[in-house]
Amino acid sequence: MIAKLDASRQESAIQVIDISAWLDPQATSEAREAVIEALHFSCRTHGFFSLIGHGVSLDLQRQVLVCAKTFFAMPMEDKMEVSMAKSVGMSNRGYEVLQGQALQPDALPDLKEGYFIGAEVAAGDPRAGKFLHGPNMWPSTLNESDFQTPLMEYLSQMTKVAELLLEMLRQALPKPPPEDMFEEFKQKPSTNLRLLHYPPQRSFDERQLGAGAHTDFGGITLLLQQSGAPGLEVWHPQTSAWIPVLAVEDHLVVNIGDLLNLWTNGYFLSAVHRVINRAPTDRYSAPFFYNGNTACNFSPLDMGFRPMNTTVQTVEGHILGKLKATREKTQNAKANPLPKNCEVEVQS
Ligand SMILES: O=C(O)CCC(=O)C(=O)O
Ligand SMILES: [Fe+2]
Repeated sequence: MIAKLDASRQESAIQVIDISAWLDPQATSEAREAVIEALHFSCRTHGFFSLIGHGVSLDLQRQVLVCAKTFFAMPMEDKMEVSMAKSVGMSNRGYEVLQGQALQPDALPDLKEGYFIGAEVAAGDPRAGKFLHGPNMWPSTLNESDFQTPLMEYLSQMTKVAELLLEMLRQALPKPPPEDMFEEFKQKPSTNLRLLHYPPQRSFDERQLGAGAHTDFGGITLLLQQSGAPGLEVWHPQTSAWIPVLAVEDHLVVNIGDLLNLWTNGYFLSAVHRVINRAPTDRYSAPFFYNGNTACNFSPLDMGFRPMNTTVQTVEGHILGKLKATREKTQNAKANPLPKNCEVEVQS
C-alpha cells in the first residue's frame, strides 16, 4: 500500500547543511564543529540532507544535466549502441531502457531510463568485469568534450566531496573511530554516476512509480536534481509519511546507504526513498554512488547502543547480498502476478 504524500510537510524536514567551513582553511573550529553537529542530527533523524557549500561549480552541475537531456533525446538506436547488455561482465555501465529496473518488488517496473558510468577500469585491468568495475561506454554520436569530459570531471569532484563527507561522518560518530577507519575503503573506490530521465507519469495506478521505494545499498549517495523538477520523497517511519525533497539549484541531496548504516551498527540511518514525477514535464537527475573499495572488509562498529552483529564481510558481498534479496522478492511478487491490464515485462 503506497501512503499518501503528507501535504503539511511540503516545506520538508530535510535539513540544509553548508559544509563550506570544511573547505575554508581560515574557518574556525567552532564553525567546523557546527557542521559536524548538523550532520549528526540529519544522519540520526532522516539519513538524508541537502548539501550546499560543497565547492562544485554550478556550471559543471548544469553541464551534467545538459548531458542527461542530450543523451536521452538521442534516437533509440544511438542509445542502444551503448546498451548495458554490451557492458563488460558485471561492470554495470551503459544504457538501461525505460522500465528496465524494478526497485520496488511489489510495484510496476520503474518509469525511468538510465545511463551509467563509473570510475574508468580499462578492459585489460584484472578488475574489469568484476562487480561494478569495467570500461565506460561512450556514445559515438556525442562529442567527447561536451559529454565524456564534463561527466568524468563531475565524477572526480563528487568522489572528493564524498570522501570529505566520510571524514566528517567519522567525526560525527559519538566515539569517533580511529582516523584510518575508511583508509582501505577509499583505495581505488567504486564510484558510479547515473544519468536518469523520468518522463511525466500519466498512470493513475498507485503501483507505478518513477523509482520504486528502496534504500541505496552502498556507502553514500550524492544526488543532483534539475531545479524546480522535484519528485524525490523520503519515508519517515515515525510519522508514516513521505517527505518531499525540494529540488533547488546548487543543492546536492545526500543520503546514507545501507553499507554505512550497517558499518555504524544502525546509528546512521539509511532511509527508504522513491521518485514519482507528478509534473507534466520530463525530470532529469544524476545520482552519484560512492561504494568504496569493493574488496574492503568491514564489520559493525560498537556504538554501545544496541546488540552487536560482528559479521565481517566485504563491500562486494554486502551489495551483492542486497541485490540477491531484492531479486528474490521480485520473483515472489511475479509468482503472484499483477492484474492483466497492469502487466509490464521486467527486462534485466
Ligand atoms: O532520481 C532521483 O531523484 C533518485 C534516484 C535514486 O534514488 C537512485 O537511483 O537510487
Ligand atoms: Fe536511491
